[in-house]
Amino acid sequence: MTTRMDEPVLLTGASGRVGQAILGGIGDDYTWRLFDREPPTDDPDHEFVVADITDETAVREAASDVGAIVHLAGDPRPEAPWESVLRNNIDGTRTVLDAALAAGVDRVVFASSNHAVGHYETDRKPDLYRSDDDFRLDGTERPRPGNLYGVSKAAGETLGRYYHDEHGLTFAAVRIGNLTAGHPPIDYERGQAMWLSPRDCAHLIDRCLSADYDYEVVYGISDNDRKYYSLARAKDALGYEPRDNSAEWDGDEKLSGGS
Ligand SMILES: NC(=O)C1=CN([C@@H]2O[C@H](COP(=O)(O)OP(=O)(O)OC[C@H]3O[C@@H](n4cnc5c(N)ncnc54)[C@H](O)[C@@H]3O)[C@@H](O)[C@H]2O)C=CC1
Ligand SMILES: O=C1O[C@H](COP(=O)(O)O)[C@@H](O)[C@H](O)[C@H]1O
Repeated sequence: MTTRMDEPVLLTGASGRVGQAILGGIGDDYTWRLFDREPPTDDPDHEFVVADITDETAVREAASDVGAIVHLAGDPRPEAPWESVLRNNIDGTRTVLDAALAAGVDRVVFASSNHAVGHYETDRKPDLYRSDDDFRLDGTERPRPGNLYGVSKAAGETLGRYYHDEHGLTFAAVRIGNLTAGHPPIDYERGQAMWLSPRDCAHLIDRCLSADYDYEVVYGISDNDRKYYSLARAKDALGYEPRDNSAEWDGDEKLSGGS
């Protein structure tokens, strides 16, 4: 086992699609403390805390002796109602950042989303989904959420900015495209453009845990022929080297996100 950090990494939302992709790729490279409100279905390979991300005491205890936090837990539905994103996503992220501060944890990696910038697509689709279109978002643009879920992700990025500027926390927000079993669908141009393969996802999170940076907002997609998110910042600041491309995906379920 290659442990690149002396202390464990707290992974919230560990049982979901993204969490499983991370563990599938770099599960052996760190000591993990998994955190999810749903109990594991099988015997977990790592320490597992069953609790809700809005439970401040539980989150503080879980963060007490870790070296970094990868924060995925939240309501991932683009159509999620305000009550849910306010509680699970916005206040959940503040709870995680407060816990990091209280425990002296230096680094938080946050699962942001393409939906934080969804309205940049509005006037440009479907052209921007095509490989001959050179429009790119690079992470320096202001958020333009496409829904309340996207608002909650933009709020998470802003919370991270505040905790960085006010308290010196190292923070990376990864605007994840789409990591879903069965993706990228061949006939869905947008899905092709924003595909993130599980192994590229694990590698990108590894870079977020290992690289030297202060505050970053990067896009989390594979090196797809179709793309409207720039990978430049993830490559330059974090050393991201994606290996997959939706145009070359052959339907391999392992690459696409599992069964
Ligand atoms: N899968 C994707 O394509 C994308 C995912 N994301 C973000 O990545 C993160 C993970 O998403 P997925 O793995 O796809 O979702 P998922 O629904 O597969 O997994 C989310 C996990 O978080 C847990 N969870 C949810 N609310 C919780 C709470 N209040 N307390 C504790 N645990 C809670 C769930 O039990 C679940 O295991 C989310 O924040 C989502 O918004 C962002 C962009 C794209
Ligand atoms: O943030 C997210 O984005 C993905 C992709 O969005 P979609 O509009 O193409 O479905 C979504 O599948 C995922 O649930 C969500 O968390």
